[in-house]
Amino acid sequence: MDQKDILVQVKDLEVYFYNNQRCNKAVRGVSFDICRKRTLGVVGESGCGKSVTASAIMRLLPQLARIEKGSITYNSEENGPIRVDRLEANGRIMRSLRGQEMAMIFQDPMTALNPVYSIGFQIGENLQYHTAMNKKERREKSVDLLRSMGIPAPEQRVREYPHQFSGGMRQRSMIAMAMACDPQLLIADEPTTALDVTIQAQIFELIEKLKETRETAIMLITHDMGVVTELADDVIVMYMGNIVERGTVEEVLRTPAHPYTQALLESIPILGKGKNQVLEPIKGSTPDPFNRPPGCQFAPRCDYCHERCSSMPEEVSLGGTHGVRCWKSGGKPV
Ligand SMILES: Nc1ncnc2c1ncn2[C@@H]1O[C@H](COP(=O)(O)OP(=O)(O)OP(=O)(O)O)[C@@H](O)[C@H]1O
Repeated sequence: MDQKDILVQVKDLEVYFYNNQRCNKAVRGVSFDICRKRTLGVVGESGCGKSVTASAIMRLLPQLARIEKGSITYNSEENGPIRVDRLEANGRIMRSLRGQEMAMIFQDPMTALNPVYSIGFQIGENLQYHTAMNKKERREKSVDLLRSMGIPAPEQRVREYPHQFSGGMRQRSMIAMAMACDPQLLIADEPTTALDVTIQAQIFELIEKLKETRETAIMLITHDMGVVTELADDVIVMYMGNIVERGTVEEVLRTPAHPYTQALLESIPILGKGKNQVLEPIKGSTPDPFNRPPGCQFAPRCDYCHERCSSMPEEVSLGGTHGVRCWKSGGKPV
């Protein structure tokens, strides 16, 4: 991958939550790239740090969170590289990037849509902030966006309010809002969790189309390895704040190396294997983030756990872009 293909570069990012003098190291030194025109799947169980990592990229972290170490560099086509780290948090730059160059869609569209404004007004607001379009042009663009997201009768729908839309249409409207200024990066945080399967498939199709037609880079956050298989080009597997495995989807699916990735894959049905296939849930549960085991965080649940797992190994390369942090795969001391 060429340097010019990298849109976002996350380096050694550590994000901590401070609460009642206790510290939750939610993201623990993660590094990865999001490449132009590719979908990066971020997969892992609830609480592993997927959303916090995404919020750090958008610089929309909750109040108790702090970027403790590391940096995020956004390679803007218009403004060149923009680096965000603990010391450098230029609100003005981030405000101009959000919406215009990077946008995010959430699990529950109602958290992002304002119930008292029409859908058209909310899409138009983004255009008003970032473009010189007049009111008529903004209305026309909002109608076009709704149409391109597959919303029927967009001329009428644009005047309606979120409560008049179904769940799937709200999610489509949120994608329309996010795509209003043609951002280069779309972060989709579990965008279909609240939707039924047929609507889920339609939303995924829409996201896929965005990558192809608008060349958007997509960071797709999910706890579902099946979704990653369907949609992503590259994948990072997170567990308790660490990236434990990474690679192209093909590399990771063909030869999953980390016991956690293997367990995730064993817990999803495989097409063509027949209805008698046995799905293995991952035994145990994630540790208390305020009282973590030393070393590899997966060790207490791992069948291959060994004395050396009380320290965390460095990532080892398995060829190509495939990397893993596990002693079993030849991990080296950090
Ligand atoms: N607003 C917050 N205040 C305190 N701790 C938080 C907050 N948001 C997240 N955390 C903590 O940060 C860690 C990572 O959470 P995060 O939301 O990134 O997980 P996730 O992988 O996205 O999970 P989910 O799939 O459930 O959204 C967790 O230990 C969580 O408890």
